[in-house]
Amino acid sequence: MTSPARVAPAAGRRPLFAGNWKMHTLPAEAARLAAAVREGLEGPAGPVPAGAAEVVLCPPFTSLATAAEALAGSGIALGAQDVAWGDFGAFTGEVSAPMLRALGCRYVIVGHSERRRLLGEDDALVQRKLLAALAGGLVPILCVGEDAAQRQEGRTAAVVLGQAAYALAGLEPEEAARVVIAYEPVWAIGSGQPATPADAQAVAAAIRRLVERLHGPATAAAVRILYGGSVKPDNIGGFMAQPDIDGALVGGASLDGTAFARLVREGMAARAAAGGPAAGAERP
Ligand SMILES: O=C[C@H](O)COP(=O)(O)O
Repeated sequence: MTSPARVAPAAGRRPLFAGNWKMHTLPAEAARLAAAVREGLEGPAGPVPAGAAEVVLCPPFTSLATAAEALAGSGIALGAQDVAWGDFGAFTGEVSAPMLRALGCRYVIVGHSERRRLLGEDDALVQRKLLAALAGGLVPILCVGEDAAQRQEGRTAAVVLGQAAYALAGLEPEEAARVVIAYEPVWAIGSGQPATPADAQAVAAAIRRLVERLHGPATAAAVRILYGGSVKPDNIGGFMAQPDIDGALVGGASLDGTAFARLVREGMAARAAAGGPAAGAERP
């Protein structure tokens, strides 16, 4: 997986930084954290240099409402961490796309490895959730990634591309172009041991080539691919300098508002240095 993608005009894709708060924050705490991110992006240091960055915060369901209030009027978007495969019905405990939209969500994470591994979500269920998100007007952030054993067995590409192909194959090209794909090696999540930017780039390029095979070059050029797994303010630059990596899905470092805002700034600075959207662009 070392050959470069043929379609990768990074400058045409808006960088995206998503904070996945996982099962953290009570409602009041979520409001404070969202306000801290907002302050970090809009505050004394001035608006995020490249204003072209898209920033998404994904609190737990129970904190969506207070986070939405704290983000009102800002350019920061709200996302959920999961979505049901149907809209309404007898599905105890589930939360659907229309419900999330009503709370102000624009994004939703689908197929996170913690749900695949701990809650038994398989590719078929992930695909149904992806379809429900798209049909409900949400932008899905589709997570794919290999675990440590699969990596050691040399199966990274097979696993990652298999998960992505299952989820994306049946979509129309314009639907596929809306999907954000997050490459998150399971072994890198919460471990403090991120993938190297070069390895992440190789996988991202392979994902983009897969999208090209499935949906054509225009879709491949448009789809945004994130890296996730132990991303911090101090290492985001290496990932954002890669031509096929358009942002990050961040867990631990998104629980500190100041650090997350710094991560966005560092990421955008690296992207600008690498030739992507530069300072002065429109705010979201
Ligand atoms: O969704 C986020 C990922 O699981 C990454 O988490 P992490 O940044 O704590 O490694």
